[in-house]
This record gives sequence, C-alpha cells and structure tokens, in this order.
Amino acid sequence: MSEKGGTPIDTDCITMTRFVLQEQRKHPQATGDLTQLLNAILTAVKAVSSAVRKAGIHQLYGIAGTANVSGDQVKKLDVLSNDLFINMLKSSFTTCLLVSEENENAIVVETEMQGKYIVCFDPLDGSSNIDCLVSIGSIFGVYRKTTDTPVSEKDALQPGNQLVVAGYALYGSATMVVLSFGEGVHGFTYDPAIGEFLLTERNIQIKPRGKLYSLNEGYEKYWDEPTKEYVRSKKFPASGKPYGARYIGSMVADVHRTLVYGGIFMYPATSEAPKGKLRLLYECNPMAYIMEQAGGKATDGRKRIMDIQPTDIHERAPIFMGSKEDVEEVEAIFKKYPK
Ligand SMILES: O=P(O)(O)OC[C@H]1O[C@](O)(COP(=O)(O)O)[C@@H](O)[C@@H]1O
Ligand SMILES: [Mg+2]
Ligand SMILES: [Mg+2]
Repeated sequence: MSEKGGTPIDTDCITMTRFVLQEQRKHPQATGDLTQLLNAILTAVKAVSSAVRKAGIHQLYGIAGTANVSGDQVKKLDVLSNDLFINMLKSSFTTCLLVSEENENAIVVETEMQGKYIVCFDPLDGSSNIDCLVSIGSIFGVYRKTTDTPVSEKDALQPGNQLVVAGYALYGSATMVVLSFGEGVHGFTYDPAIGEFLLTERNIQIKPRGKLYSLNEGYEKYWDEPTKEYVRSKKFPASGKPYGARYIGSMVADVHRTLVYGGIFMYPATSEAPKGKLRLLYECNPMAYIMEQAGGKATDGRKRIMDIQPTDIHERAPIFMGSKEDVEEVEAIFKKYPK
C-alpha cells in the first residue's frame, strides 16, 4: 500500500513490446522484422478484443452481422477479426503469405509489401460461442519462407517443427496473449487502462499429470476404439478417483485451461470426420508448439502433431494434447490397436 492508500503501481512491469525487444537483443543478427510482425498481431488482437467486449451491443457500434442503427450493413465478428489480421499483417511489411481459416486460398501479399514471414492464423476461434458470451480466441503460427522462388501457397505447407513463433489470444474474463519463440512459454495480460500487454506469467510449465479430461462427449458414438478405451479409463479407473470433465467448445479456452490446470484436451477422429475437426496449420500446430514448449505433448494418437507434413492448407488432424503423462497414456492405448 502507498502512504495515501490504494495499490501502488509497479513501475518495473514488462510490456510485451519491451519483452520482445529484449528477446531480439539476444540475436544480434536480427533485423527487427519479427518484432514488427508481433506488433502487428498485437494490434489486431487489441482491436478484436475491443470488438469482443462490445458483443451484444455490436449493432449499436456497427460491427454485428446485420444492419446498424443507421441502417448500414455491418460486419460479423469473425469477418471483422479476419479483416483486421490481414490488414495489420500486410501493412507490417514483414509477411509474404497469409493462411487464414476464413479464406479458401492462401493470400499472397502484394510484392511491394512483402517480407520473409508466412503467418497461418485462426482469427476468431470458438465463433459458435460468440452469441452466448463464452470465451473465444485467436491463434497464430509464424514460419519463414524457405525457398527463393516467387511465393505460392506451397510455401505454407511446412510442418509445425519449423515454427518460428506461435501463440494465441484468449478473450476471456481478461484478454491474454500466450506465446513462445521456442525458448519457453510466456503469458501477457492486457491492461485496457494503458493499452498494453504486461508480462504476468514467465516460463509457463504444464503439470506432468492433470485431473481433467476435455472433449466433446456427445460424439462418443462416433469415436474410434482407442479414444473410447482411454476416456473409459478416466471415467472408471481401476484405482483412484475418476478425472473431472470440462469442455467449453472453444479450442483456445479449452487448451488454455489445460495448460494452466494440467490434464488433456482431445478432438479425436470420428466415423463422421476421420481426420477430426481441428485444422493442422492454424489450430493444431500453434497450440502443439505452445504445449511442447511448456513441457507437455501433442499427438494425433500415433504421430507427433508437429511432425505431420501438411499437403493442404486447410487439412485437419485428430489431436490429443496436454500433460506429458496423460498424453503418453493415450499413445500407449493407440499402440494396442493396429492402424
Ligand atoms: O462443437 P465441436 O464439434 O465440439 O467443436 C468445437 C471446436 O470447434 C472450434 O470451434 C473450431 O473453431 P472455429 O470457431 O475457429 O471454427 C474449436 O474452437 C473447438 O475446439
Ligand atoms: Mg478455430
Ligand atoms: Mg475460427
């Protein structure tokens, strides 16, 4: 408490910009492009966060899916988020190719604005939760262009093990960005009063084992046998207490909870969707990168998620991710079932 009462302001708080610049300093050959790129993502996240916080009164501000009070046609939140990401990333002059969940084809950045990075992103994840005000997010993964040929969609078909930076924004009870440059996972909470993301969690580590499992139980009828066996083993353990179940239906929120509390998040293959639902490039890979950097694991049951070579920008993969020991149990069960 200060002499006059009230909470003293920490004058040594680390903003994300300061943190990223400190990281940049560790690499004397760095051009500053990655810092610029992250700033662009942060600006998009701040704008999306501001729009999300106005959910429910969108039409008054002209950002819902219908006409606003003046009768103008206005944008839906997922379309708005996509436009913001594309606009900010292009105008950072650091990207050459953008892959978005919302665009069928990869977007080649205009030649005069091109830089060396490729960004794959889900501008608004969990969009079915928008109307009921449940947590949603944005996901991003950044790669380098590795060829000398003119940029094309093929340049984005890199496995997750080539990621340079990945992370997500969670628009929850607070807005938070969690990211990794490949040297640990760090969490930044947005302070709307000063318009900055502040470092609130350094070196996040996931517990080696949790007590929670997370997947859409409604589809049990369609699950493959290994998933059925694994979930049964958590609900009816041979000894000890059953795991608790949690499922929000927003990947970012479900994975963030898994990161913070431990346990396992799953979106398995089903008879209806043999490759699962979640997209490899802009959902599975960035989240797998964060999980592994935090000491956890991510697999499709048989293979490390980040070692899958993509053949299509929108391809899907089944995913099991979270605490190391929990994911290893899933892997052991899959080994019992021939492919
Ligand atoms: O409703 P389901 O089948 O459980 O799917 C939920 C999953 O779908 C998603 O909403 C897909 O994301 P989008 O909202 O970006 O399409 C994930 O966030 C979530 O994990
Ligand atoms: Mg999504
Ligand atoms: Mg989405």
